[in-house]
Amino acid sequence: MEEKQKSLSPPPCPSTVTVRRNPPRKARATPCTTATKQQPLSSLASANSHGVPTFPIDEILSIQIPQPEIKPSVSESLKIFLRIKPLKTFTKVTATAKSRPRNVWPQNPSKKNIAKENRNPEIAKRVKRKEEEACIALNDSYSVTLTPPQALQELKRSKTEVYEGFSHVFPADCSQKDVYDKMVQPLLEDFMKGKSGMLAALGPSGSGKTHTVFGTLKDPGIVPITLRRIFNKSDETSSDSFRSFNLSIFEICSERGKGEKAYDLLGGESSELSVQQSTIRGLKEVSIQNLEEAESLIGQAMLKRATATTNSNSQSSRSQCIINIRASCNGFSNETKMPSSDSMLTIVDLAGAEREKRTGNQPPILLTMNTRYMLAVTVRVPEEPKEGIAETSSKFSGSLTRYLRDYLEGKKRMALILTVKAGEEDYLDTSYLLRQASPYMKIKFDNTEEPCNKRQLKTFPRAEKNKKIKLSVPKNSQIEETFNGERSQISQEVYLQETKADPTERSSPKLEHVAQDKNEREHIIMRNFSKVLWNVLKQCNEKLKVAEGEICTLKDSLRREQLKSLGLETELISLKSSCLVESCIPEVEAVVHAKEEASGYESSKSPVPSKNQSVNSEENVGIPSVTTHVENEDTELSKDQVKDAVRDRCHLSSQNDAEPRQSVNSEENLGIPSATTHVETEDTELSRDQNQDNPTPSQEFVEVSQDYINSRMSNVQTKSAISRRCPDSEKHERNRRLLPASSRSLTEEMNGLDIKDIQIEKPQVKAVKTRVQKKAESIHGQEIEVPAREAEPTSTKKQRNGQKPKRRLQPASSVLLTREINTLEIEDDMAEPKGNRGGKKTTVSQPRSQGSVTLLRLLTDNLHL
Ligand SMILES: Nc1ncnc2c1ncn2[C@@H]1O[C@H](COP(=O)(O)OP(=O)(O)OP(=O)(O)O)[C@@H](O)[C@H]1O
Repeated sequence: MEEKQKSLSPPPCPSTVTVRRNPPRKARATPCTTATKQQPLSSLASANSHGVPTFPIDEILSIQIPQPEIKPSVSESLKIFLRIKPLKTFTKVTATAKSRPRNVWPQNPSKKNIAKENRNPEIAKRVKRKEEEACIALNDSYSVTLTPPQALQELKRSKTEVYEGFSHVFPADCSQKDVYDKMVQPLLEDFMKGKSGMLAALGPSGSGKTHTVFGTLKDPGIVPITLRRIFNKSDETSSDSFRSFNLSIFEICSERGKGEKAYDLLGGESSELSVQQSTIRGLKEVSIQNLEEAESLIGQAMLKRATATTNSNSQSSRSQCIINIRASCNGFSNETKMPSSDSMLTIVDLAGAEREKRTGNQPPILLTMNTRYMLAVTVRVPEEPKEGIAETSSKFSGSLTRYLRDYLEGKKRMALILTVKAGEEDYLDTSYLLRQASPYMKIKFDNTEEPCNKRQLKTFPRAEKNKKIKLSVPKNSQIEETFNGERSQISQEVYLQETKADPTERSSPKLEHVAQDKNEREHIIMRNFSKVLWNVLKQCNEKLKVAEGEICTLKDSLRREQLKSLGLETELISLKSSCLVESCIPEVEAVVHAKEEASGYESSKSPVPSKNQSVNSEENVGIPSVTTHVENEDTELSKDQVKDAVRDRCHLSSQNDAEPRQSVNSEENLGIPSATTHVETEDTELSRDQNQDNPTPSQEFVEVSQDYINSRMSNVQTKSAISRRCPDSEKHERNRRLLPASSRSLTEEMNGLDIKDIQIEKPQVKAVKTRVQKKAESIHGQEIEVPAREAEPTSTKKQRNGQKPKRRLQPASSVLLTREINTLEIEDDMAEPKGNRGGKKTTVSQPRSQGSVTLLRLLTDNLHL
């Protein structure tokens, strides 16, 4: 015992305690446990042996942690039931269809189709096959398995889904009584105790909501059974006789663009109601005393209810029907011994919460939304009450949700029953509804890689064909064909996605045919790609051809432009040359006139007037002279005019002796360095000096000079033009060529003259003259043209100063002049036979005057020619 006591006593506290830093938190004992609990002996022994406290695992395990109260995730005020509608045709149904009792509300005409199905064995086979292809299967009383059709399974977009967590699942073969017992009975009991409750049926169109709520006469639904139980109960228990019941039925219709409207189904014709939150103004409540009255009222309301024919239901409810059974207590409750309050049992038959395209009609969107709200809101309220209310407050936009707000917020007891159809073709609707309710239920998704939702399924092009499919039996063949078509198409589409997403599955034997399809598709793709490439190459080739054509065109245009430029250059050159020639024409004119004057002076022995020269020189400045035009046109008339002009000028010069004018014009002619002109001018001076005695020019000399001009004109013009562009050294030789022999001899005479004495002051002219004289001296023989040319400024200078040049008639020059005259005469005589260029005309039309003849004789005699 002592040993035991020692072992149980706490160990002595060690003097030094080693505390590990950062020990595992789990290993640390909580202070309360260490204080209250005692360590086991084994641990103490080990601790004593090693000096280190052992991990108090036993202590920890012995701790009794207070378990928190597990609140039910699902409020007891909300229960979700699921009822599976049986597949369309049963043999039993066929037997009962004929004897099916008519209930108080309109019968569904689909029974006719059912009868037809039963009479037609082929249709019956198809229907049986449909039975085998149910999409939903009952696992147990709380869960179901939803299996997608084979086509959707191949899509991998939907897999088998297991939905569990239902309060109860009613199989297809369940009865209305089963539904009532499991679902309504608890609510009714509470109702009879004074607790309000609500029951609503949700589901796609034709899934059995109305059937569940109202049923038939033979197979009554929730409402008839409830009413029956209520009145039976009240009959059985006389204690509740103080209660009174009232019945009110109304519907909420929703139309596009018109909002929601509420109608009293027990009222008169104009029984529109106004829904204000949870109260409805104007709703008529009818007191019911017995079951018959109640059923009669319900039948009356159902006849007023808005229905329509859809693809799913020939009498589809297009409104939310709300049945209110209100129990009023007139005394105290026996159970609570408290004053009883009114209770309300609300049963709601919602409109179809199906897809629009399935029904083919324009379903009331708000009704569908109400269904969604009813599920979504009720799920969130129990978990997050405050936030849920705030969150869902915005969702109570519909009249029904506002009216049922207390139920949806979990303040009152509510039960929902989801009705679904079991057919394969109803998979989408069923899945849609179950997913709407999935936040509430414990739903375990099995092998679902990608959630299947409505939007994804809508993406398939063929899925919309269900819109026009009627679920009547004669249409089943069409449904199957359409379904198979969809399946094949979708499988192809999905296979492509599968192969892209998961190429490892290519080796799967199931997909061998798909692999072939893939190869074919790749082949098609490559073929199309090659076609596209070919087309692109064709286009490129065409563009290249066009570009080459443009290049050729540009080359041609370039060649043309080059030719044009060449032509223009040639024209420019010719124009330049012509301009030069034109500029030389005045010089030629001067030569001509000088020659004429020289001849005139010599023949008439009078000073040759410089008027002619002066006139031409004047025009040389920039004004085209008449003579120039004459020479350019080269016509007979112009020649005559020239002759006349020469004669006139000679005549005028003989009369006026206009030397001042000559001086001016000669000065202007300085800008035109025409050697010939100057030479001739000097020659004219000389001849003037020599012929002072004979002022009147002889006709013969005039003619001779004219012929000479004509004969020398062309050469002079061209060479004068060239001489302008040539340096002075070249001009000498040209002048040499231009001058006739007589001019040369005359020039030689001029060399002998004392021109220097006559030279006037102008230094520029002097310099030029000096230069020219030097050049002339360097020239051998007969090259005397340049000095003669340089003599021009001399005469000009003399005229400018108003001084008459000194005239000295040298004997040698006279001889030369006579020779020149003889030469001219000979030339004149020789020119007469030709007669083209004025000579003939001149000789014929203008015979020599007497004076000229006399002058010739005298010259001939005196000079001994
Ligand atoms: N469980 C069931 N057993 C036998 N027949 C059923 C069952 N459920 C529905 N039916 C039949 O299916 C047809 C359509 O049912 P019901 O009119 O109740 O569908 P619904 O969901 O109300 O359609 P809607 O929303 O368009 O009004 C009815 O003829 C009904 O008798």
